[in-house]
Amino acid sequence: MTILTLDALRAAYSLPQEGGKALGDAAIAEQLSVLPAWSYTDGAIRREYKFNDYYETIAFVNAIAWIIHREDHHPDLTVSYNRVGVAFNTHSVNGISINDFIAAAKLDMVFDR
Ligand SMILES: C[C@H](O)[C@H](O)[C@H]1CNC2=NC(N)=NC(=O)C2=N1
Repeated sequence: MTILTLDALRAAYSLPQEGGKALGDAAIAEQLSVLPAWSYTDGAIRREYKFNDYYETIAFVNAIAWIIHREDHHPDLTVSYNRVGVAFNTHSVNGISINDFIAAAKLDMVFDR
Protein backbone atom coordinates (compact mmCIF):
# COMPACT_ATOMS: atom_id res chain seq x y z
CA MET A 1 0.00 0.00 0.00
CA THR A 2 1.09 3.57 -0.69
CA ILE A 3 1.33 5.62 2.50
CA LEU A 4 -0.33 9.04 2.18
CA THR A 5 1.37 12.10 3.65
CA LEU A 6 -0.47 14.23 6.18
CA ASP A 7 -1.12 16.83 3.47
CA ALA A 8 -2.49 14.17 1.13
CA LEU A 9 -4.84 12.86 3.86
CA ARG A 10 -6.07 16.42 4.54
CA ALA A 11 -6.77 16.97 0.85
CA ALA A 12 -8.48 13.61 0.25
CA TYR A 13 -12.16 12.76 0.63
CA SER A 14 -13.60 9.56 2.01
CA LEU A 15 -14.97 7.19 -0.59
CA PRO A 16 -17.45 4.32 -0.13
CA GLN A 17 -15.48 1.19 0.81
CA GLU A 18 -18.20 -1.41 0.22
CA GLY A 19 -16.61 -4.48 -1.37
CA GLY A 20 -13.14 -3.26 -0.37
CA LYS A 21 -10.57 -4.94 1.81
CA ALA A 22 -9.47 -3.88 5.30
CA LEU A 23 -5.88 -2.67 5.65
CA GLY A 24 -3.44 -5.11 7.24
CA ASP A 25 -1.54 -4.44 10.45
CA ALA A 26 1.67 -3.38 8.65
CA ALA A 27 -0.14 -0.84 6.47
CA ILE A 28 -2.03 0.51 9.49
CA ALA A 29 1.21 0.97 11.44
CA GLU A 30 2.90 2.73 8.51
CA GLN A 31 -0.04 5.05 7.84
CA LEU A 32 -0.27 5.85 11.58
CA SER A 33 3.28 7.23 11.45
CA VAL A 34 1.94 10.46 9.90
CA LEU A 35 -0.62 10.78 12.74
CA PRO A 36 1.52 10.32 15.86
CA ALA A 37 -1.24 11.26 18.33
CA TRP A 38 -3.32 8.27 17.14
CA SER A 39 -2.93 4.63 18.08
CA TYR A 40 -4.44 1.41 16.84
CA THR A 41 -6.10 -0.64 19.58
CA ASP A 42 -9.12 -2.95 19.77
CA GLY A 43 -9.91 -2.73 16.07
CA ALA A 44 -9.98 1.06 15.79
CA ILE A 45 -7.64 4.00 15.43
CA ARG A 46 -8.05 6.20 18.50
CA ARG A 47 -7.14 9.58 19.89
CA GLU A 48 -8.14 11.58 22.95
CA TYR A 49 -8.49 15.37 22.63
CA LYS A 50 -8.31 17.50 25.79
CA PHE A 51 -10.01 20.85 26.48
CA ASN A 52 -10.27 23.48 29.19
CA ASP A 53 -13.97 23.11 29.88
CA TYR A 54 -17.23 21.59 28.73
CA TYR A 55 -18.02 24.45 26.36
CA GLU A 56 -14.82 23.84 24.38
CA THR A 57 -15.42 20.10 24.50
CA ILE A 58 -18.90 20.38 23.00
CA ALA A 59 -17.77 23.00 20.46
CA PHE A 60 -15.25 20.45 19.19
CA VAL A 61 -17.92 17.73 19.11
CA ASN A 62 -19.97 20.06 16.88
CA ALA A 63 -16.95 20.61 14.62
CA ILE A 64 -16.60 16.83 14.38
CA ALA A 65 -20.27 16.52 13.41
CA TRP A 66 -19.80 18.99 10.57
CA ILE A 67 -16.63 17.43 9.18
CA ILE A 68 -17.84 13.89 9.55
CA HIS A 69 -21.15 14.55 7.86
CA ARG A 70 -19.25 15.90 4.87
CA GLU A 71 -16.99 12.82 4.85
CA ASP A 72 -19.91 10.40 5.47
CA HIS A 73 -17.62 8.53 7.84
CA HIS A 74 -18.68 8.20 11.45
CA PRO A 75 -16.54 7.78 14.58
CA ASP A 76 -17.52 6.46 17.98
CA LEU A 77 -17.21 9.33 20.47
CA THR A 78 -16.71 9.29 24.23
CA VAL A 79 -17.56 12.73 25.58
CA SER A 80 -16.73 13.88 29.11
CA TYR A 81 -16.27 17.26 30.79
CA ASN A 82 -12.91 18.13 29.20
CA ARG A 83 -12.10 15.21 26.91
CA VAL A 84 -13.34 13.71 23.68
CA GLY A 85 -12.27 10.19 22.78
CA VAL A 86 -12.54 9.43 19.06
CA ALA A 87 -12.40 5.94 17.55
CA PHE A 88 -12.61 5.24 13.83
CA ASN A 89 -13.05 2.02 11.96
CA THR A 90 -14.80 1.18 8.72
CA HIS A 91 -17.86 -1.02 9.17
CA SER A 92 -18.12 -1.76 5.48
CA VAL A 93 -14.72 -3.50 5.41
CA ASN A 94 -14.98 -4.76 8.99
CA GLY A 95 -11.64 -3.14 9.83
CA ILE A 96 -9.55 -0.11 8.99
CA SER A 97 -9.62 1.68 5.63
CA ILE A 98 -7.98 4.83 4.31
CA ASN A 99 -11.19 6.70 5.22
CA ASP A 100 -10.30 6.34 8.91
CA PHE A 101 -7.00 8.13 8.36
CA ILE A 102 -8.56 10.83 6.15
CA ALA A 103 -11.15 11.62 8.82
CA ALA A 104 -8.51 11.55 11.61
CA ALA A 105 -6.28 13.98 9.70
CA LYS A 106 -9.19 16.39 9.26
CA LEU A 107 -10.10 16.34 12.96
CA ASP A 108 -6.47 17.00 13.89
CA MET A 109 -6.41 19.87 11.41
CA VAL A 110 -9.24 21.73 13.17
CA PHE A 111 -7.93 20.89 16.66
CA ASP A 112 -4.30 21.95 16.21
CA ARG A 113 -3.42 25.24 14.64
C1 LIG B 1 -22.17 4.57 1.70
C2 LIG B 1 -21.40 5.15 2.83
O1 LIG B 1 -20.06 5.34 2.44
C3 LIG B 1 -21.43 4.24 4.06
O2 LIG B 1 -22.72 4.04 4.55
C4 LIG B 1 -20.52 4.81 5.13
C5 LIG B 1 -21.16 5.76 6.11
N1 LIG B 1 -20.32 5.99 7.27
C6 LIG B 1 -19.48 5.04 7.71
N2 LIG B 1 -18.80 5.19 8.83
C7 LIG B 1 -17.98 4.27 9.29
N3 LIG B 1 -17.32 4.47 10.43
N4 LIG B 1 -17.80 3.13 8.61
C8 LIG B 1 -18.43 2.88 7.46
O3 LIG B 1 -18.23 1.82 6.85
C9 LIG B 1 -19.30 3.86 6.95
N5 LIG B 1 -19.92 3.71 5.81
